[in-house]
Amino acid sequence: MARPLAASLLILAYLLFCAWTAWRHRQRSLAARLPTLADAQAPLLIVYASQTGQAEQLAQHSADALQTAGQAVHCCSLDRLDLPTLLRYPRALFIVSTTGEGDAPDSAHAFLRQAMAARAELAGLHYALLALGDRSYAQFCAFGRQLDDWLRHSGAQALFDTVEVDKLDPAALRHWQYELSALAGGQTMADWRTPDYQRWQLLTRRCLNPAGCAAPTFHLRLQALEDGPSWQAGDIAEIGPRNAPERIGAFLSAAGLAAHPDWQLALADRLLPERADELQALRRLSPAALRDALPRLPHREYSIASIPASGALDLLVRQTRNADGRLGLGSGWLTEYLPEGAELALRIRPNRSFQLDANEDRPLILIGNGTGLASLRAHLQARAAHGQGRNWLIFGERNAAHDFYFQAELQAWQAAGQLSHLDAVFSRDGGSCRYVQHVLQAERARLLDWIADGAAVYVCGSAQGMAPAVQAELTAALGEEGMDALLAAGRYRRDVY
Ligand SMILES: Cc1cc2nc3c(=O)[nH]c(=O)nc-3n(C[C@H](O)[C@H](O)[C@H](O)COP(=O)(O)O)c2cc1C
Repeated sequence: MARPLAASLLILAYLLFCAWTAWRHRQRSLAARLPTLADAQAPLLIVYASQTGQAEQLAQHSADALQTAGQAVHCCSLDRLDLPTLLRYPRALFIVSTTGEGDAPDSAHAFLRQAMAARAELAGLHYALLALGDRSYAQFCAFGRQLDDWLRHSGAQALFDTVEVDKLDPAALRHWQYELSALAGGQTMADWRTPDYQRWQLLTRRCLNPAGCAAPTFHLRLQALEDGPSWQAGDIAEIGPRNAPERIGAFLSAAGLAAHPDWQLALADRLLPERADELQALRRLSPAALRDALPRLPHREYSIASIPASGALDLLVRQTRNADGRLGLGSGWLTEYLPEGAELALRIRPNRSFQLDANEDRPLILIGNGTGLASLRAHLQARAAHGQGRNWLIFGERNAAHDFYFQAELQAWQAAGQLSHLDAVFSRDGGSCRYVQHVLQAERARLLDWIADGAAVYVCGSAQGMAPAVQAELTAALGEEGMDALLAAGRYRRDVY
């Protein structure tokens, strides 16, 4: 009796062991195939493909900046990467150049041949891409674009739109850095290269939704105090923010220094709490030496909401608050502390991928939510100035009663034939059509008509939620091939954040 029992127990133990091994194997392969964003502590992979060293150097800068912000990173050249390794990371940044006549750098060839030869299974990978190139070559950023295509078609999700860099353009690199700081949870990162700001003045500031449930949103009008700066619809204003007085006061009292105008001035545009560990050393410095010792605050970016012919540079700024309740660095400065009539530092960044083509006669479908309306309004002003009235605006916000920014102006354009269709939808007012993508769904026949007529689609606003939902709806209407064709013809443009 004892021997059959022992044998049965042995068999049972063996079966249990087999089941456990199979379960472990499945868990491991699932973990390898399905990386998740949930673990923010997971190291971020930075991959570079460089021919003459610039992409490699920028990869190193990016790695240093993210590490300083507390984000663990692993950095490697593309020739050290294979598909199984890539699959182990939930997030990856690619920094790649183009060489020859639209060719990939040598270090990319093995990956091109082995991994990129076919569509891969990359659902679950979130990526961002910095493509280096030179517009004087016929195939600008060709390898970056090829890599982006492959990642997208393999199901990987872009964390933000690809940043294409012409001849190491400092503005494009600052934009990349701006995106990195958002990726690191909005950590303050000093600019690698400080912009050459120009002197501007705040003319007026008006809250557009004083009683609404959305965060206060302001219309600011600015004017240049020096000659020169001009811009096109679609461009970005980079603002050199300053510290709020309360922030300086808190820092000075923590440092054991009496609040003094000289110190206030020295610290106005410099980094503060992040350097708290250096308080002891800073206490011995004079205001001027302190100013030199601290890096500048990073810039903040806002879409420009007007064209130069309107007589002012308009911004639409939503006031944001950090988790601790303090006002956001840039929006707090612009919406609360900067007095009307005061001076500010501003630089214009041409945003070529969101500008209109010169004298573009084609119909335009403009889609945006919240402050994304800013650059769409600039486009509408430019179109009105050129007498081009085939425009369709789809705008989304929370409440019609409070958040229909520029309502009178938009309706006047519509009445004057400058805006063929104005679809404003509001998510908190009930009804079935609550978000911009619902309009695309409800108006699919019109969408297809406009696209067949050569319309271009411009999308501006939230990168989370709105932009992917709009893209999904466009893809449902046009099919994957239709979307690829729209993209290739430069008729699908996005400026999402
Ligand atoms: C020989 C040569 C060929 C290039 N060909 C292209 C090209 O076809 N398209 C492009 O956008 N840039 C081209 N570039 C520009 C590079 O992509 C750009 O200078 C980049 O910053 C170089 O980065 P790297 O040092 O990491 O390779 C070329 C540069 C060189 C030196």
